[in-house]
Amino acid sequence: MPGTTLPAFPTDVPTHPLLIIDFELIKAGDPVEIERLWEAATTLGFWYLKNHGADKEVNAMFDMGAETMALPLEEKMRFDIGDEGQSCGYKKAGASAVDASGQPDAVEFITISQDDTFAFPRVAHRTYPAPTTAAIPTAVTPFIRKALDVNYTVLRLFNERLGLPEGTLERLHDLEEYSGSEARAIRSPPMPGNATADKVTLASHTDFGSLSFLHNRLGGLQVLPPSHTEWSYVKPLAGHAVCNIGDALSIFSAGILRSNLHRVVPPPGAQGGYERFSVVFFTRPGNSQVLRALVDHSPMIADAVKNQSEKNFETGSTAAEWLARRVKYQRINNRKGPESWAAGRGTEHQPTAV
Ligand SMILES: O=C(O)CCC(=O)C(=O)O
Ligand SMILES: [Fe+2]
Repeated sequence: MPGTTLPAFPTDVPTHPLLIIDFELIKAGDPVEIERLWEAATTLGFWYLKNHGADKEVNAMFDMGAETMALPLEEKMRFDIGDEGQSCGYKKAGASAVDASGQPDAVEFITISQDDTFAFPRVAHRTYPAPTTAAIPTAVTPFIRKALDVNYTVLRLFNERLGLPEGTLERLHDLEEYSGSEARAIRSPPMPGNATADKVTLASHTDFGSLSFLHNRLGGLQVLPPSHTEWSYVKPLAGHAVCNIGDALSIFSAGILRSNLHRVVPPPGAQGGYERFSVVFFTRPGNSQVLRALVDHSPMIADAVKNQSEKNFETGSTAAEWLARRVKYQRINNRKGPESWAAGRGTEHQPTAV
């Protein structure tokens, strides 16, 4: 929305403070900053990231999202993700449930596979609407390159802190292997007036992969911090990414790295009168990698498994299967009853969390 001044995030709603991590310091190997990142990753699993150097690329992704979403629905639906668990392509608002009762969501997505951007102009998995395809070389690939710099820097640090042999996490996320890694733009329509935090626009979930690099301009993202019963907003900070850990990295580390529940509700206060866009990149493991705690490679992870005997860190599922299952059973078209919702859940599965 070039030229539009958005209202400020209100001061009278509950927010959760995230640690602000400085990517410049992380890259320089600053031990204090690395310790703060580890603290954020092992307590909430969410942090702000400043000095990530991706502002220009992020803005271009917001523009790509706005241009693509402005197409007629019929045109966008030619690139629909379908009901079989594919994640890349177009997802219309209302196609997924936000809870076990099958209430529909209110967000539309355009999701571009990392593999398609690397292969471009060849097609690795699928084609996209014209404004998205046109933006692959100019916006999507440059954004992904920046996101990879951030995410692989973080993966290498976690590898070291978890006591894993050098290169273990990088091999599980080998860029030579096809994966569910993808860039996405998300839109929800203005929801003024009666917009309340009770209307969930994007279901409560943990992320499906390893690391997410998210950019918000308006509020609406909420987290349910550990041992809290109330959701809190994550206030958007200009120029700061919101980074978080997903299920795959949490399972690899036997829960040492936290994959925390979050959801999206209409932007609070006067912000509710505006359409909401967000931009995100998800790093996910290579498709064939099995999601299980890396007990054979790290005494720290082996101990974490021993100390949580009630938990199962052997999913028996590859990263590709985990992603497809989670996408598929959220779809309203696949819904048979509350058990469909349960079938799509991840590490967060707690029947009371909505
Ligand atoms: O739009 C947002 O702020 C959050 C999106 C999100 O959680 C996701 O796409 O996984
Ligand atoms: Fe998410």
